[in-house]
Amino acid sequence: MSVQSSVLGFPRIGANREIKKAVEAYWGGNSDAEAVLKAGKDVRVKNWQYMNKAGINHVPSGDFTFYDHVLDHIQFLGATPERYARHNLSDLDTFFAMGRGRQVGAVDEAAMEMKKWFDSNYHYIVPELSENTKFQYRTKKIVNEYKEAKEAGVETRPVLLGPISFLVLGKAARDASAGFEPISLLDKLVPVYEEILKDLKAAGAQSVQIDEPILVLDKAAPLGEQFKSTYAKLGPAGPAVTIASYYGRLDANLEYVKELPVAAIHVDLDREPSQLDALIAAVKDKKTAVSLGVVSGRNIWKTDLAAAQVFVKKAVDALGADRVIVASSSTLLHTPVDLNNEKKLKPEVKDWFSFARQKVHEIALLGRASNAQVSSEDSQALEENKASIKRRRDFETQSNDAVRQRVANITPEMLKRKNPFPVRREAQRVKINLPKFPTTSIGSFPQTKEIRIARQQFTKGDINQQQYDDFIAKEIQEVVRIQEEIGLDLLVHGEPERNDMVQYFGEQLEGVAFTSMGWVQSYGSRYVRPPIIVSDVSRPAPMTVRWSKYSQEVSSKPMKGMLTGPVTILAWSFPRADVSKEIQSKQIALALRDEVVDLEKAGIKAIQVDEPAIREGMPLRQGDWAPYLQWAVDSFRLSTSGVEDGTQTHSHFCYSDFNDIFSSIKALDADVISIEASKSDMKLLKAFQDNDYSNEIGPGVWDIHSPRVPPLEEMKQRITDMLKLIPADKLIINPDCGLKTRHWEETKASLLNLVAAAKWARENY
Ligand code: MET
Ligand SMILES: [Zn+2]
Repeated sequence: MSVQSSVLGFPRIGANREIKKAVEAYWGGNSDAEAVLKAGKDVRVKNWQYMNKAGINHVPSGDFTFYDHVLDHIQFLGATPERYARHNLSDLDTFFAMGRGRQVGAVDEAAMEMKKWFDSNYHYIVPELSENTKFQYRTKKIVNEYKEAKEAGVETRPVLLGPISFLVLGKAARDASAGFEPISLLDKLVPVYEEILKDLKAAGAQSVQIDEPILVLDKAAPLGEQFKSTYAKLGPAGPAVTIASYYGRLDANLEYVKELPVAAIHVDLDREPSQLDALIAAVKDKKTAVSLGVVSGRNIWKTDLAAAQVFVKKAVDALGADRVIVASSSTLLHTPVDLNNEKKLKPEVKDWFSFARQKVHEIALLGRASNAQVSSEDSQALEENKASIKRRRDFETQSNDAVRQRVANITPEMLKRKNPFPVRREAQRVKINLPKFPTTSIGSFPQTKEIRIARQQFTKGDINQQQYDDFIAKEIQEVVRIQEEIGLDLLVHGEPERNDMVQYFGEQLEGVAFTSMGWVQSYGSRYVRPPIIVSDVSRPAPMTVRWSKYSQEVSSKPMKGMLTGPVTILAWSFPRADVSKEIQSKQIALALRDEVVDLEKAGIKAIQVDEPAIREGMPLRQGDWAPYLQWAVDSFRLSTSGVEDGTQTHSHFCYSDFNDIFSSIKALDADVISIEASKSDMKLLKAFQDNDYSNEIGPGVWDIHSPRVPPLEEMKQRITDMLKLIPADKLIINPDCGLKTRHWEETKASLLNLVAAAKWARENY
């Protein structure tokens, strides 16, 4: 035996977004189930054959999904909630009903809850579990895909999300009794996994990959007994088990992981290279193999193969070649499919990158190189890699000195407004003069079909800059007029010119690269193209001033300028690897600081800097939170503190639970914050009170994620509840988030109710 190579998972969207096209056609009634299933098979077979041909020893199967892999597990483990199961739909339709809701005929079910997957921008569907959950080996997805690959000529290693992670990532269903913990279902769940493993073995599978990503969380520390008892059964049940952790470090959990009767342990050496030594020491006297995640599944940088070889060699020297596997650090699902699809990137920039298909070759090559089986082609590839890495390193030394200097010269004064909030508040009262319970929105208004068409025409060159600008101007005028008619107090321009709240800024910043086909799945059929930070970031020219100024010119009401914050721009981009995230965030913050000041100069009196990603960017281990929160808060303050007292700064938060970082939200010292709240209970508001929050707050009174129009009475009730915890002179009335995904009809109706509710509050409080 020799060093083996493996890929933990591959993007399932297709090189040309085939799966998005297939499922959306099906959802729209424009194709049938057969076409969807065929599209899935085509993508799977292509992926398997690609990896197989590249020489990967352990090619993954079962990781494919039409929506989300956790949702697949919910279904094939028999954990489909009754409210979906009872409609007797086909498996495919039940699956989509859970993922995205279903309103067809008599069926009217909302989607299941979606959550951010670890520290990524991928979202998974949260399993709903209770004492009544009856697991069963419901569908044969895993073994069927194994057999399908075999028929296509590829021996694969099936991938399963492990039972402990599945449960820990789940939540108590509504019918669960108080205090129910999903992990209490473990004994009921493990037998289903045993069945699956036996089935796989019967089908001929030699090995299986069981992902237990929760092993990198603090939460896993007390679960040693559960891991032991579970893997005592799963280890010998069928094919040889590789237990995989990723996105972080095992730390003390290694103590029990090393004792598990599994064939191999996978660790992420891209994120946490330091854990290699501990891992080697832990398994040295055993037979367990190590799977080394040296090729990043989370970024797009070309792997430094010589550096990776050092890790591999260390493990081979200590354990022997037959106990070492070279692998992707995690699944490659967070990376775009194929760099060769990029036709517009400058060659010298393209040279730095490696997407999923390129990473496959890196892994295979590393495997061969570790076995001294290099062909002349291979040694050429290794040399070429070395040269490319050197070119990148040389480029990295060409820093933008002005930007570097500016970051180095950040003073404590730059992180502070001129005066404390009470003083600013008086100045803002004079300058902006908003009524009590001021009403506002979060920024975007419906992105209509007309807007999308105009943008497309402009990108294609069918309309020129002037025509496009005229279109945007007209759109802004209209949005402003509607807000005035509805009676909102603090207006916005509606963001029609923005394709995406991060991409729009990235495209205007220096030091940021863009792909044309670099799609990455965010959730279901929603894919994003993250910007790539390639060098020091700066702002060559104002980015938003023109349209903000224009919108203020066409209204007598105050207009709120709208920016995406530094932490969020960074979190939703691929960061560079040679400079800390702190530095990158501060560079972006300085660019935004200039923008904020320019907006003020242009006559904008209120400026919102959105930070919806501040929570998800948190390190996975609580012990690492403090430094992150420090630079995140500093970055935000840096971007917003350049203005005069009378300019009102806003920020906005959504998508997450902010209770545990509330003191950091407070430390941002924004004059006004708006926060997603209408779905959550009053726990969040309690946090405002407990933390003695002193600035102004707008907890959302309208859940904008659904087309439903909240009735006036409901909004009044929300306001009444909020006023029990928030002083009347601090409360702002706004929706949960931006309205870009909504239609005009429900937008107008809901905003009318929102304005009426504020009026009612003014009369009653
Ligand atoms: C995900 S937060 C969105 C904030 C942005 N200003 C918008 O209204 O769309
Ligand atoms: Zn939001």
